Amino acid sequence: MLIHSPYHTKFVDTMKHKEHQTNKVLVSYTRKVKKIDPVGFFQMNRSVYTGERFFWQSPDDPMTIVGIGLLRTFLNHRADDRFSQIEKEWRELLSRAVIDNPTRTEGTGPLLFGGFSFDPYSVKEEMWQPFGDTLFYLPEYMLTILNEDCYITVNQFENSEMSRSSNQIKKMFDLFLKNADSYDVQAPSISSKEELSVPEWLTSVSTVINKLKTTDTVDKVVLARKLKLGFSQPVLTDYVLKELRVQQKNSFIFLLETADGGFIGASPERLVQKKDDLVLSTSLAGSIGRHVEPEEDKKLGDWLLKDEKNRYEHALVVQMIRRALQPYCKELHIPEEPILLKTPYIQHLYTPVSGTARPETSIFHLVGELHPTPALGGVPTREAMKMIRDQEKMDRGFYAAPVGWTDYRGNGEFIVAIRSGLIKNQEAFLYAGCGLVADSDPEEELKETGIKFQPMLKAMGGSFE
Ligand SMILES: C=C(O[C@H]1C=CC=C(C(=O)O)[C@@H]1O)C(=O)O
Ligand SMILES: [Mg+2]
Repeated sequence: MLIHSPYHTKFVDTMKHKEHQTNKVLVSYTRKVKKIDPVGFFQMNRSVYTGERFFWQSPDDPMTIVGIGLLRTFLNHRADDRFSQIEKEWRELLSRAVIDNPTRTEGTGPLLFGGFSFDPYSVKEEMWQPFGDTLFYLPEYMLTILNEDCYITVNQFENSEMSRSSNQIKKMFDLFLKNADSYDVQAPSISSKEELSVPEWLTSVSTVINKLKTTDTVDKVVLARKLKLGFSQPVLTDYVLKELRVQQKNSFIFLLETADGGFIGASPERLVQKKDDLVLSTSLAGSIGRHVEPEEDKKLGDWLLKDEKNRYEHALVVQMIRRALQPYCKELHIPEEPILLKTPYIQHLYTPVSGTARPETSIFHLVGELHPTPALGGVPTREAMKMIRDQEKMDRGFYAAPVGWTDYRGNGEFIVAIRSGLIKNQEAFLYAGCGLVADSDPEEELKETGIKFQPMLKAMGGSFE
């Protein structure tokens, strides 16, 4: 593992402290337990664990995973082979692990949660430094909820005070579970809201559209922009998380904490799910707003389903996912026509993709093949990424990048981290992008990205006019 740390935060110190334990044997103990409130679990011993937590919830609540305490952090900067690198480190650790998990449930036992930067070749902004290009957490304590069933996993490195006996670990978590009640935290109060360089962004959008119109080297480019919020006090991730869970039920809710905040969002877009050899992916691209009147809302959706520009924007994503997955799947099922996926502020063209993976295909490998899809990057990928680097004039960090989890059995799920923001003390940076094709109109795209800021803004107590 590689740590470059020009920044001396508590977070990095914590990681170094844990680092000497890398050669030790991982001991993991999982049991089914009585029902536990996931937010209560997340908030347990908050003064100790803030900055060392993660939260994951897939839509409609069938799967929730909450981790507190960092047993080990996997942090990497600028690795060309970052997807295979993390897999190698993970497998090495697991090859020496002692795992006591009588359940067959995915998402239990030793598990990594984290993600990757959007573009390891972008110029890093200071605020994204602690994330590197790969950041994964192995938690000390983890709650998994699948349907109504709850499981607790405790991970420790074997040391002189602790034997491999599961009794001892069990005692630890019995003690730990005594006070798993959620409590309310203070709502953040927004003191400033600044859309960063809108005129400059519109110029970039026009430049890209012009290029799309006049050359045949590039067909689609996704450009994003940033909104900066200031608050009168440090923002508590607990609050934003609770709001997103209530407001964005059709989306994947994720939070990866750091010492001074965290990366959080509610993404409707799965990149890949792997359960045994079943693979799911999603093409989600092409957008229109919502209307309060059901009839008008339906009209908007019907328009979107027929609109040529949006259908093209969408079709390029389907095409790329098909090409990326075909070599790794025995079967691949992709419907001919997209359907609509509606979240509270926006509706999208949506094509679900399913397949059966060939043996030896790992989830990290699939993530590496799929990222970035043209819902976040463009077509062809290389040219689009170059244009994003030249025209966007910001570092996306983990925005629009793969974020998710994998368990020790190789199951897992990654989303593309859109509708997201980085919380850093009394500031938050929200991100939103749009797929540009030759027929795009800059003002319409500005409006579309405005809508895409809404879920995070609303969860932070604001709105977008
Ligand atoms: C890049 C984003 O959305 C993508 C996902 C769905 C629809 C999109 C669109 O219609 O442009 C984008 O490709 C974002 O929300 O920041
Ligand atoms: Mg669009």
